[in-house]
Amino acid sequence: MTTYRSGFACFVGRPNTGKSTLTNAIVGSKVAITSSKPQTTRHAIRGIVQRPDSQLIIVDTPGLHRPRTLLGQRLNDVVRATWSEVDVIGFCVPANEKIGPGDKFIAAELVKLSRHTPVVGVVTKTDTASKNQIADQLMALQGVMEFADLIPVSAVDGFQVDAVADVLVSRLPEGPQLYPDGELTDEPEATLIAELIREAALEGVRDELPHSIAVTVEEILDREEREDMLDVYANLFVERDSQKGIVLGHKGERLREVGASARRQIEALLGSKVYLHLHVKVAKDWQRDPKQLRRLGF
Ligand SMILES: Nc1nc2c(ncn2[C@@H]2O[C@H](COP(=O)(O)OP(=O)(O)OP(=O)(O)O)[C@@H](O)[C@H]2O)c(=O)[nH]1
Repeated sequence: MTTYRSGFACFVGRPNTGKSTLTNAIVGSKVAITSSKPQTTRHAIRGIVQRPDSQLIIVDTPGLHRPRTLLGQRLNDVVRATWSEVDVIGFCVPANEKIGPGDKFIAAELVKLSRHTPVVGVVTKTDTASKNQIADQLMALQGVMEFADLIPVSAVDGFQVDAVADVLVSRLPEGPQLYPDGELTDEPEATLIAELIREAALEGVRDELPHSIAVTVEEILDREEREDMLDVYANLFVERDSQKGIVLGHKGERLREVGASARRQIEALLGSKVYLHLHVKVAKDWQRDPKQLRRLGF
């Protein structure tokens, strides 16, 4: 009889090392938010990999970084809290970038944890490097700390995606299924919806407002006269009046496009027609104000 294993895993690494993309590839459904710019994953969103002999729950964390604002400090606290709660950690380093001080900064934290929690070295984005470069990167990574396992993967061309899941599962404790069948994420719907709107709003203006947008979902209501329609009320917060103009666009055209794009994704998520009521508000310097941060869910 095979033993059933269940538990939690997370991927850590510098921003932009492919953690969210790998999580999505393993889970096979879009639950975490990916972006070409760093530090967009603000919530520990879990994807669940359900297999006959195991249940692997992946917690996606933001990248650890040197904090400059209160939000930065909070993000690092979230990262550390997550690390100490999981059963196995995947440390992601891309195949096409030299291992640098940022990676070593993270490795120093992981060494402390590795006495209790197995750490797997993951060389990501192998599609961007030659076989030799990948081999060199695996060697270099091995020099940084001692790993429970070491594995190369590409989330883009699918190379070894299942193998990464196998390795993580092999490090989980024996235990029963923790979540019921068919459940992909235990994040409240409102959080996922807020992330989808935020992602749509950042599309095309990431360089101008990378960290200045926050989204709250105020209400999700069934429409009385129509069973197949939900009304979603959301607020999009920017830090300054000047940013409001960027988000709105000429005569509000940009905001309408953002709303349409987010609505399509929310409809796919909820399996229902959605009317999205999206309002732009200015919350002055919300990243630096503890009260505002709490209100915005940080
Ligand atoms: N070529 C290639 N690109 C990848 C791969 N995985 C991720 N990327 C790209 O790398 C960038 C960063 O990927 P993310 O998954 O957002 O990285 P992350 O580590 O979660 O980033 P943060 O949320 O900022 O910590 C995106 O532009 C991805 O498309 C891969 O396997 N191959």
